[in-house]
Amino acid sequence: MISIKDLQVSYRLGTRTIHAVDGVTLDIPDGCIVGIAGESGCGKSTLMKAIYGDITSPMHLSRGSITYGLKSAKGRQVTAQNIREEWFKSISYVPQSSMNSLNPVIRIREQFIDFPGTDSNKKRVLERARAYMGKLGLPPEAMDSYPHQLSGGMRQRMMIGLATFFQPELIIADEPTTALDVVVQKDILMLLMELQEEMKNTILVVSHDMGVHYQVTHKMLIMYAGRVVEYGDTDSVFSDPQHPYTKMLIDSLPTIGDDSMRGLMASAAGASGDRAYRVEPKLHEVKPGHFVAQAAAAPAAHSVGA
Ligand SMILES: Nc1ncnc2c1ncn2[C@@H]1O[C@H](COP(=O)(O)OP(=O)(O)OP(=O)(O)O)[C@@H](O)[C@H]1O
Repeated sequence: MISIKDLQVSYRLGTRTIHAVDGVTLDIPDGCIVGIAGESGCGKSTLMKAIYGDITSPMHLSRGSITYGLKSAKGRQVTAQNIREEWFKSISYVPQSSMNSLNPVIRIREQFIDFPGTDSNKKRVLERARAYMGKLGLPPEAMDSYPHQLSGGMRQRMMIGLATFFQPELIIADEPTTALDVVVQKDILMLLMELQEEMKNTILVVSHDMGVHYQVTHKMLIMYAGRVVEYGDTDSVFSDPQHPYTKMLIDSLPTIGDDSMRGLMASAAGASGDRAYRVEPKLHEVKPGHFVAQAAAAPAAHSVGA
């Protein structure tokens, strides 16, 4: 389990400081897919980077803590201090536009061998990697290609392969399907779901597409202006959204008989339009496992601080 307590992550810009994540308290259980949605700039990537331990200037952790219920292969407790040593071992990150992160002038097999965590027996690593990539639906020769020789979908599959090769307990996928066509998007998401079912690890998926969240995730985290407005089981959040912002995101999805297709790719980007919400950092449990920010809590709710 990952336990986040009163987390504030900020960017220093000259004399100005932006609190991109502001007072987030959250428990993420093991073995589930958690979807993160919210409009552009609400702090999703910043929260993901903080969880991944990728905190570099001008970003800094100004308050709060993250504890990881993760152990390294050697049985050492993973902490915010040593997490970098676990990158691509017990924790992986598939960044935005990750399919463009492959070095264009180096064959994929070489990039794989140089990957952090691969053992020194290159032949053995390559054999295992080829077998694994085959399992992910990539032809054997894909490993011998240069990135530009593969389609966007194949490159993204390759990135997901690299991120999952060591069976990390936690995978963070920041908009893993952006820039892919709808059919390939579906394939990639299905792949992530299958891998999660097999590995029983935790996957955090950032997406603007509420349809993706509905199909893929077990839990939903809705963010607004650096804060969590709602968090709970996906079924509960979609069937009984509590916060007006969550309601509006879900309303943008098409319903049966809605032929306008307005929400087919329901985008959370800028979805709040002219409306602005004031979100309190404290969450209330409105029903078991379903939390909502104070301003929109039902009167009978009891405060648990998430
Ligand atoms: N390197 C940076 N320097 C300064 N400010 C930043 C930096 N990265 C992000 N921010 C600011 O932090 C806030 C949150 O950004 P973040 O990228 O986390 O949002 P996001 O929800 O992931 O957005 P998107 O959906 O567009 O990726 C925004 O106001 C953004 O401008």
